[in-house]
Amino acid sequence: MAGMIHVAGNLFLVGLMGAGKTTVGRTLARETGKSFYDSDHEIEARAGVRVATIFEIEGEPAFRERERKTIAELAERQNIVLATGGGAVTHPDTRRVLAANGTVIYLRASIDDLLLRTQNDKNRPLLQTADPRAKLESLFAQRDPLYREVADIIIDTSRQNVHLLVSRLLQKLAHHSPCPSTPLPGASPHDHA
Ligand SMILES: Nc1ncnc2c1ncn2[C@@H]1O[C@H](COP(=O)(O)OP(=O)(O)OP(=O)(O)O)[C@@H](O)[C@H]1O
Ligand SMILES: O=C(O)C1=C[C@@H](O)[C@@H](O)[C@H](O)C1
Ligand SMILES: [Mg+2]
Repeated sequence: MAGMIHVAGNLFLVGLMGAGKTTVGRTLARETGKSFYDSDHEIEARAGVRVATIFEIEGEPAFRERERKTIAELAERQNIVLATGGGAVTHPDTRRVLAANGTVIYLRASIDDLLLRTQNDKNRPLLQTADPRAKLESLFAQRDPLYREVADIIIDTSRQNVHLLVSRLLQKLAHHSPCPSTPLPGASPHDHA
């Protein structure tokens, strides 16, 4: 396709609910010619019900287990963009799988923006509470260190339309050289220079 931008490998998007993982992920996939997946949508397709229903019937721990398995399978594919669920990084196995199989991008946004972007959508069970702002603040406090731990690239999404954001992201990706985290046994230091 004309004008397609070459970026090597898998791209994994992490961040809180409303950060834009699904929206940005779709555009990023289109512009890089990669296949797009969304772990929440994949879990829903496999279960045949919405995420909110899985939370209601099976509870959050069972959802997390479905999420862990789904992401482990998706991450084995080649040349994909994967939007992960907002809580996926809470599982240490998932953090390892993401770090080992692609470039991880943390989409960061202010609590005000996250609130605005999630307020009309009822399919986020964790935000169906009397005080969604307090919930987002506590999730941010718990998860910001985990998103940072796993991220290769951190990008602020506040007050940016999705197209501008994706162009900035593509620039950052062009400057980011994917580098295996562990050298192969016996490799000389120059092999990874
Ligand atoms: N940079 C942005 N500027 C303005 N609006 C945005 C931006 N990114 C996303 N949005 C809007 O915010 C809403 C939530 O975005 P999206 O569903 O992509 O978030 P998400 O990170 O996938 O959330 P979840 O973890 O709940 O799946 C959507 O309506 C989307 O159009
Ligand atoms: O932040 C979270 O814990 C969640 C985010 C969504 O993507 C869904 O995976 C689900 O609503 C839970
Ligand atoms: Mg999403």
